[in-house]
Amino acid sequence: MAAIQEFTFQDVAEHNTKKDLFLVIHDVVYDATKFMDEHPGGEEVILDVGGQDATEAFEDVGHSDEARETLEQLKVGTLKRKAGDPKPKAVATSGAVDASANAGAGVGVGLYAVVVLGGLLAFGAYQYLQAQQNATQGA
Ligand code: HEM
Repeated sequence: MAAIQEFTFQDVAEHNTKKDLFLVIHDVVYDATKFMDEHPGGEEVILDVGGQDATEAFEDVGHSDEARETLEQLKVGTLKRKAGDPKPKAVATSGAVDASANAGAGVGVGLYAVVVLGGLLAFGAYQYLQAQQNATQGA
């Protein structure tokens, strides 16, 4: 196995054939050429994501810890993102996986905005109802 090195998306994309296949999962680059034949899920699905970011496909299946250990052995390097490259693939929330590494700040901020807005709305509605009640009671 080659020493751990950095690959750009372009580098990885060049390895997309059955004889030479890299894929990216969680920004780590794996050489799946030899493993393809042994893959319990079939070689077709690996070929499909050859040279690409396979994070979503891999996590959607809910691969076992054993599968993750296999992955570790196929590691050849890490992904070096450049401006204009595709964004890291978000992991579907349905998967029983550790999504913390991938939880984008955008999602967090959006969520906070919704919570804060919801709170403000509820507070406003409460104030309004109180005022209405006071008015009808002539207080
Ligand atoms: C190099 C990366 C991959 C490794 C090391 C790997 C490893 C494995 C292993 C060990 C299993 C057996 C079940 C388990 O232990 O979870 C499995 C099953 C499976 N894999 Fe992967 N896998 C890889 C990539 C993918 C990708 C990209 C897909 C795309 C959809 C995929 C789809 C599946 C499916 C559908 C099964 C279930 C097969 C069945 O139960 O009949 N795998 N994989």
